[in-house]
Amino acid sequence: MTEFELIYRYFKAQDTEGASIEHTAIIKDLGDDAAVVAINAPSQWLTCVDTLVQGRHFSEDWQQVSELAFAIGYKAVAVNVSDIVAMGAKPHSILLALALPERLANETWLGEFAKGLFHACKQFGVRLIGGDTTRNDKLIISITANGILPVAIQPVYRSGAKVGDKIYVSGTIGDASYALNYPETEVGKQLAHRLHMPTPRSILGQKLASIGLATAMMDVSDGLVQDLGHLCQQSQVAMSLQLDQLPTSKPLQQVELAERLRCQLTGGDDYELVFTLPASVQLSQDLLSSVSTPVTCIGEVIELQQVQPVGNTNFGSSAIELTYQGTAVTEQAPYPFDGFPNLHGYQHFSS
Ligand SMILES: Nc1ncnc2c1ncn2[C@@H]1O[C@H](COP(=O)(O)OP(=O)(O)OP(=O)(O)O)[C@@H](O)[C@H]1O
Ligand SMILES: Cc1ncc(C[n+]2csc(CCOP(=O)(O)O)c2C)c(N)n1
Ligand SMILES: [Mg+2]
Repeated sequence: MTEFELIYRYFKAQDTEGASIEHTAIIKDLGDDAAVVAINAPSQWLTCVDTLVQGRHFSEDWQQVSELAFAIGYKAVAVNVSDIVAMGAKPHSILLALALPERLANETWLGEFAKGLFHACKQFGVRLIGGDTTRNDKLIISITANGILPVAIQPVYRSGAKVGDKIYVSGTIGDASYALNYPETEVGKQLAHRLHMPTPRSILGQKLASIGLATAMMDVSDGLVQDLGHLCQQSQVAMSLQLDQLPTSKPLQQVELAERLRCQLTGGDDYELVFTLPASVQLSQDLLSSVSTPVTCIGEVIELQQVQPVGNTNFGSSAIELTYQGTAVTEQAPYPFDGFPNLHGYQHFSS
């Protein structure tokens, strides 16, 4: 199979079923030097890119890479959709840059990968409009995602959290991390789908932006505390998190408390949304009509003791106070931990 046969065979023919009205703006997709999208002036165009690397974002092991072809295609789309909806926008289209090992350039692997990719595209209403294919020793998938938002709706940034706001998280957290760390356990197996095929909270993110009440929002990719640290830094606030309120899936409830909390606080890979709302807002079923994802209040925004410099990489843990059943979790009294936990989340580089 040549490079061009590969592109046309696996990525050119997209199911048009489920294409949205906004997709009519795609004038040219795969096949030319660039995709062409008509700009509808009263809309805002959002764009982001995320890369998945073999051995870093999914297993190094070729057997696993083969078995997980569908899930890898799905997850590559899902993590990008997650960033778009974390701004409150509607996902529109993606570009796929693929560095493909020769051993995967075959019908079995590419067929499954493309199936997973297009399954996610259909589920989240995005069209593949272009990309790039190269050969490499390891599999690297880089996806650029685009989203749209009417000008009348404000994107929800990380920078708007205010003292007194309540902090909410969608779904449950810690599942993906547990599945990654304990894949052979019964609980790990029950949670494997949360690691391999995360669900971006598309409807919730868009709804929160459209009702215009969320003061800040982001998705949890690197770990709750580290990611909330970014939100604190950009909003110049601190946060108090109630550990007994963290939403926990049925399988994860079986895990020993301290280990479970470590996964929930630092694990990452959850792709849940965290957001802040003024305390006066009651998150009623009415307000979140059409949203099936549960949301849970996990704490509140408090005053920052001292202004933090932008480059302070330890900001995350220092701006976030933990309480358990009303009592502060500290170095001196770390219960329910034996010792105060390391709250760093996932980092590609750390010194
Ligand atoms: N190499 C780079 N060049 C330019 N901007 C970058 C680069 N790497 C990251 N950024 C920008 O820095 C910000 C934080 O990037 P990061 O990858 O941590 O995003 P995230 O949403 O927090 O995490 P995730 O990648 O898991 O979605 C984003 O606005 C991103 O566009
Ligand atoms: C084999 C393997 N090792 C580790 C992890 C965990 N992991 C990798 S990257 C990342 C943060 C998000 O990435 P980024 O910040 O690059 O978007 C996390 C939590 C995994 N999923 N698979
Ligand atoms: Mg993000």
